[in-house]
Amino acid sequence: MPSTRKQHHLILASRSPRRKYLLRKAGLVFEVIPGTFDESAVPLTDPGDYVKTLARAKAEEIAVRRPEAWVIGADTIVFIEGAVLGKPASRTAAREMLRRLSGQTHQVYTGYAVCCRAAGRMITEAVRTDVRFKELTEAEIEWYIQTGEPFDKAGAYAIQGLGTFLVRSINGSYTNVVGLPVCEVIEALIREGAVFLEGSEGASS
Ligand SMILES: Cc1cn([C@H]2C[C@H](O)[C@@H](COP(=O)(O)OP(=O)(O)OP(=O)(O)O)O2)c(=O)[nH]c1=O
Repeated sequence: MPSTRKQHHLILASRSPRRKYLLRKAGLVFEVIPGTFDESAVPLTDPGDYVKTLARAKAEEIAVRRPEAWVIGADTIVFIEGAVLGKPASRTAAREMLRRLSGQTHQVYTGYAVCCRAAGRMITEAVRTDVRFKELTEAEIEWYIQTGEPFDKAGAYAIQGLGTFLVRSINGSYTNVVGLPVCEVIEALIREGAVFLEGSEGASS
Protein backbone atom coordinates (compact mmCIF):
# COMPACT_ATOMS: atom_id res chain seq x y z
CA MET A 1 0.00 0.00 0.00
CA PRO A 2 1.50 3.38 -0.94
CA SER A 3 2.31 5.68 1.97
CA THR A 4 -0.03 8.65 2.32
CA ARG A 5 2.39 10.37 4.71
CA LYS A 6 3.57 13.79 3.54
CA GLN A 7 7.27 13.83 2.74
CA HIS A 8 8.45 17.28 3.76
CA HIS A 9 11.73 18.43 2.36
CA LEU A 10 12.65 20.82 5.12
CA ILE A 11 13.93 19.41 8.40
CA LEU A 12 14.56 21.18 11.69
CA ALA A 13 17.39 19.27 13.38
CA SER A 14 16.51 20.33 16.93
CA ARG A 15 14.77 19.21 20.09
CA SER A 16 14.02 22.81 21.07
CA PRO A 17 10.27 23.54 21.22
CA ARG A 18 11.09 27.25 20.78
CA ARG A 19 12.76 26.73 17.40
CA LYS A 20 9.83 24.62 16.22
CA TYR A 21 7.35 27.28 17.37
CA LEU A 22 9.23 30.12 15.64
CA LEU A 23 9.39 28.31 12.29
CA ARG A 24 5.74 27.17 12.49
CA LYS A 25 4.68 30.73 13.22
CA ALA A 26 6.50 31.80 10.06
CA GLY A 27 4.25 29.41 8.07
CA LEU A 28 6.92 26.87 7.18
CA VAL A 29 6.17 23.18 6.74
CA PHE A 30 8.91 20.93 8.06
CA GLU A 31 9.76 17.77 9.92
CA VAL A 32 11.52 17.82 13.27
CA ILE A 33 14.40 15.35 13.72
CA PRO A 34 16.53 15.98 16.80
CA GLY A 35 20.12 14.76 16.66
CA THR A 36 22.41 13.30 19.29
CA PHE A 37 25.41 15.57 18.81
CA ASP A 38 27.52 16.02 21.98
CA GLU A 39 28.06 19.78 22.37
CA SER A 40 30.53 19.39 25.24
CA ALA A 41 33.11 17.92 22.84
CA VAL A 42 33.56 21.27 21.06
CA PRO A 43 36.06 23.72 22.64
CA LEU A 44 35.04 27.38 22.94
CA THR A 45 36.71 29.62 20.40
CA ASP A 46 35.29 32.94 19.28
CA PRO A 47 31.58 32.88 20.34
CA GLY A 48 30.32 33.44 16.77
CA ASP A 49 32.56 30.69 15.38
CA TYR A 50 31.60 28.40 18.25
CA VAL A 51 27.82 28.59 17.64
CA LYS A 52 28.35 28.24 13.89
CA THR A 53 30.42 25.08 14.44
CA LEU A 54 27.72 23.59 16.68
CA ALA A 55 24.88 24.57 14.33
CA ARG A 56 26.72 23.00 11.41
CA ALA A 57 27.42 19.78 13.31
CA LYS A 58 23.76 19.48 14.35
CA ALA A 59 22.55 20.03 10.76
CA GLU A 60 25.15 17.70 9.23
CA GLU A 61 24.23 14.81 11.49
CA ILE A 62 20.71 14.80 10.04
CA ALA A 63 21.70 15.82 6.48
CA VAL A 64 23.85 12.68 6.16
CA ARG A 65 20.73 10.58 6.80
CA ARG A 66 18.49 12.69 4.52
CA PRO A 67 20.73 13.94 1.70
CA GLU A 68 17.81 15.17 -0.45
CA ALA A 69 16.37 17.42 2.27
CA TRP A 70 17.17 20.95 3.38
CA VAL A 71 18.19 20.83 7.02
CA ILE A 72 18.31 23.61 9.62
CA GLY A 73 20.51 23.34 12.73
CA ALA A 74 21.07 26.00 15.39
CA ASP A 75 22.81 26.70 18.66
CA THR A 76 22.30 29.50 21.18
CA ILE A 77 24.69 30.69 23.89
CA VAL A 78 24.67 33.50 26.42
CA PHE A 79 28.02 35.25 26.61
CA ILE A 80 29.16 37.65 29.32
CA GLU A 81 32.67 39.00 29.92
CA GLY A 82 34.35 36.18 28.03
CA ALA A 83 32.31 33.39 29.67
CA VAL A 84 29.64 31.19 28.14
CA LEU A 85 26.56 30.52 30.23
CA GLY A 86 24.93 27.26 29.18
CA LYS A 87 21.85 25.59 30.62
CA PRO A 88 21.99 25.57 34.45
CA ALA A 89 22.28 22.07 35.91
CA SER A 90 21.04 23.07 39.39
CA ARG A 91 19.29 25.82 41.34
CA THR A 92 22.69 26.97 42.54
CA ALA A 93 23.98 27.28 38.97
CA ALA A 94 20.81 29.16 37.92
CA ARG A 95 21.21 31.53 40.90
CA GLU A 96 24.84 32.23 39.98
CA MET A 97 23.97 32.92 36.35
CA LEU A 98 21.12 35.28 37.19
CA ARG A 99 23.28 37.16 39.73
CA ARG A 100 25.94 37.54 37.07
CA LEU A 101 23.49 38.86 34.47
CA SER A 102 21.78 41.27 36.90
CA GLY A 103 22.16 44.94 35.91
CA GLN A 104 24.55 44.04 33.05
CA THR A 105 24.47 43.85 29.28
CA HIS A 106 25.29 40.42 27.82
CA GLN A 107 25.38 38.98 24.32
CA VAL A 108 23.20 36.21 22.94
CA TYR A 109 24.71 34.42 19.96
CA THR A 110 22.73 32.03 17.82
CA GLY A 111 24.49 30.18 15.06
CA TYR A 112 22.41 28.64 12.32
CA ALA A 113 23.21 26.25 9.49
CA VAL A 114 21.06 25.68 6.41
CA CYS A 115 22.28 22.81 4.25
CA CYS A 116 21.39 20.28 1.58
CA ARG A 117 23.88 17.57 0.62
CA ALA A 118 22.21 16.76 -2.72
CA ALA A 119 22.49 20.45 -3.70
CA GLY A 120 26.03 20.67 -2.30
CA ARG A 121 25.07 23.69 -0.14
CA MET A 122 26.04 24.63 3.42
CA ILE A 123 25.36 28.11 4.79
CA THR A 124 26.42 28.96 8.35
CA GLU A 125 26.04 32.32 10.05
CA ALA A 126 25.94 33.70 13.56
CA VAL A 127 23.69 36.51 14.79
CA ARG A 128 24.34 38.55 17.92
CA THR A 129 21.83 40.36 20.11
CA ASP A 130 22.76 42.55 23.09
CA VAL A 131 20.45 42.10 26.08
CA ARG A 132 20.41 44.40 29.11
CA PHE A 133 19.02 43.02 32.38
CA LYS A 134 17.47 45.10 35.13
CA GLU A 135 19.08 44.99 38.58
CA LEU A 136 17.61 41.89 40.22
CA THR A 137 16.88 41.56 43.91
CA GLU A 138 17.60 38.25 45.64
CA ALA A 139 13.83 37.82 46.12
CA GLU A 140 13.23 38.23 42.37
CA ILE A 141 15.96 35.68 41.57
CA GLU A 142 14.52 33.14 44.03
CA TRP A 143 10.98 33.68 42.73
CA TYR A 144 12.11 33.16 39.14
CA ILE A 145 14.08 30.00 39.96
CA GLN A 146 11.12 28.44 41.75
CA THR A 147 8.99 28.82 38.61
CA GLY A 148 11.28 26.18 37.03
CA GLU A 149 11.65 28.20 33.84
CA PRO A 150 15.47 28.67 33.90
CA PHE A 151 16.39 25.00 33.59
CA ASP A 152 16.42 24.22 29.88
CA LYS A 153 17.48 27.70 28.76
CA ALA A 154 20.95 29.02 28.02
CA GLY A 155 21.80 31.68 30.63
CA ALA A 156 18.98 30.47 32.94
CA TYR A 157 16.25 32.69 31.49
CA ALA A 158 13.58 32.78 28.80
CA ILE A 159 12.92 36.20 27.30
CA GLN A 160 9.72 34.79 25.75
CA GLY A 161 8.37 33.53 29.07
CA LEU A 162 8.11 34.73 32.66
CA GLY A 163 11.69 35.94 32.22
CA THR A 164 10.43 38.84 30.13
CA PHE A 165 10.44 40.92 33.34
CA LEU A 166 14.22 40.49 33.69
CA VAL A 167 15.00 42.33 30.48
CA ARG A 168 15.34 46.14 30.44
CA SER A 169 16.14 46.38 26.72
CA ILE A 170 17.54 44.54 23.73
CA ASN A 171 19.54 45.65 20.73
CA GLY A 172 19.12 43.33 17.75
CA SER A 173 16.96 40.38 16.80
CA TYR A 174 14.39 39.20 19.38
CA THR A 175 13.89 35.76 17.80
CA ASN A 176 17.66 35.28 17.92
CA VAL A 177 17.44 35.40 21.74
CA VAL A 178 14.58 32.87 21.75
CA GLY A 179 16.73 30.44 19.73
CA LEU A 180 16.53 31.12 15.98
CA PRO A 181 17.03 34.38 14.04
CA VAL A 182 13.93 33.95 11.89
CA CYS A 183 14.57 36.92 9.59
CA GLU A 184 18.04 35.70 8.62
CA VAL A 185 17.12 32.00 8.39
CA ILE A 186 14.15 32.66 6.10
CA GLU A 187 16.26 35.03 4.01
CA ALA A 188 18.74 32.17 3.52
CA LEU A 189 15.98 29.67 2.68
CA ILE A 190 14.47 32.02 0.10
CA ARG A 191 17.91 32.65 -1.44
CA GLU A 192 18.40 28.88 -1.73
CA GLY A 193 14.89 28.24 -3.09
CA ALA A 194 14.17 26.09 -0.04
CA VAL A 195 11.05 27.69 1.45
CA PHE A 196 8.20 25.21 1.94
CA LEU A 197 5.02 26.99 2.94
CA GLU A 198 1.79 25.39 4.08
CA GLY A 199 -0.20 24.40 0.96
CA SER A 200 2.66 25.02 -1.50
CA GLU A 201 3.83 22.36 -3.94
CA GLY A 202 7.29 22.17 -2.49
CA ALA A 203 5.90 21.12 0.88
CA SER A 204 5.16 17.56 -0.16
CA SER A 205 6.03 15.04 -2.84
C1 LIG B 1 18.54 33.16 26.19
C2 LIG B 1 17.41 32.22 25.87
C3 LIG B 1 17.63 30.90 25.51
N1 LIG B 1 16.59 30.06 25.24
C4 LIG B 1 16.81 28.66 24.81
C5 LIG B 1 16.96 28.50 23.30
C6 LIG B 1 17.59 27.14 23.18
O1 LIG B 1 16.55 26.16 23.05
C7 LIG B 1 18.31 26.94 24.51
C8 LIG B 1 19.79 26.86 24.26
O2 LIG B 1 20.16 25.54 23.98
P1 LIG B 1 20.69 24.99 22.58
O3 LIG B 1 21.79 24.03 22.90
O4 LIG B 1 20.97 26.10 21.62
O5 LIG B 1 19.45 24.21 21.96
P2 LIG B 1 18.61 23.00 22.54
O6 LIG B 1 19.49 22.05 23.31
O7 LIG B 1 17.42 23.56 23.28
O8 LIG B 1 18.05 22.30 21.22
P3 LIG B 1 18.87 21.56 20.04
O9 LIG B 1 20.34 21.51 20.40
O10 LIG B 1 18.25 20.20 19.92
O11 LIG B 1 18.60 22.41 18.81
O12 LIG B 1 17.99 28.08 25.32
C9 LIG B 1 15.28 30.52 25.33
O13 LIG B 1 14.32 29.76 25.09
N2 LIG B 1 15.04 31.81 25.69
C10 LIG B 1 16.04 32.70 25.97
O14 LIG B 1 15.75 33.88 26.29
